[in-house]
Amino acid sequence: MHISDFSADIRDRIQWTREKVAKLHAELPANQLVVWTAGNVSERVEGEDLFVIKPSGVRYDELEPGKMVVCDLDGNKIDDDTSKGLNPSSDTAAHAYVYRHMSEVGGVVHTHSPYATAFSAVRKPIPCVLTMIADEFGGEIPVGPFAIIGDDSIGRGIVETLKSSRSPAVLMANHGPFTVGQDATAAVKAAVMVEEVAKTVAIANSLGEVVPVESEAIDNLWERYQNVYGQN
Ligand SMILES: O=C(CO)[C@@H](O)[C@H](O)COP(=O)(O)O
Repeated sequence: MHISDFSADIRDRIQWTREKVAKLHAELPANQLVVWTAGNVSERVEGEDLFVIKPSGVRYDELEPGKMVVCDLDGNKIDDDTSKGLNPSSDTAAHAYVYRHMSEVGGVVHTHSPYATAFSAVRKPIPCVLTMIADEFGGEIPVGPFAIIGDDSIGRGIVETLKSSRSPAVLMANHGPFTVGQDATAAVKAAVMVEEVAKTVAIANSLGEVVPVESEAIDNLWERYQNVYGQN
């Protein structure tokens, strides 16, 4: 299907999503979550079986809306008016798998942020030892299985792990963090937060034995942060 076959309303939603996803990519280097072309952000096109993701291996300062690739939920690039040679991210199949199996997810992010990725390298979850971890992640941040890049193995590992957790972040073994959210902004926020808490916990580990937050307190903190914190 060519992009011009969609109604004007859907084309508008695709365009807004492209603009948003392009802009959000700038948050990854700005928050020191990626180097060079590592990492990726995607977002569902609201109400459609489509999502927008960055092209593979393109420098962050070149990621303008017109270069954002539009894919169906099988991870196939549609005829989206980008050049034929502009391939979607190498993690497209993983993002597509998440969208197919987690209907509540509207955004997915992957980074190689150094502290979170260090936990991936040693395959250790980030324990819930800070109120910030309870707030955002609702418990420990889990480790997912080792999975090869390119097919839906990573997606299966993300979904398997996150289905049994409140965490919007999973540390894929020997790879790095993948985060999800109701939209791409929420997934980017989770990517920023996972790096921040990974750094603090790594420092804490060098000072002594970390102390877990009690499970009742974790529930209270999570409930408050998810439902009361901020502006309504
Ligand atoms: O983890 C990997 C590859 O090792 C990727 O996530 C890269 O970090 C970004 O790839 P593209 O999105 O540019 O294809």
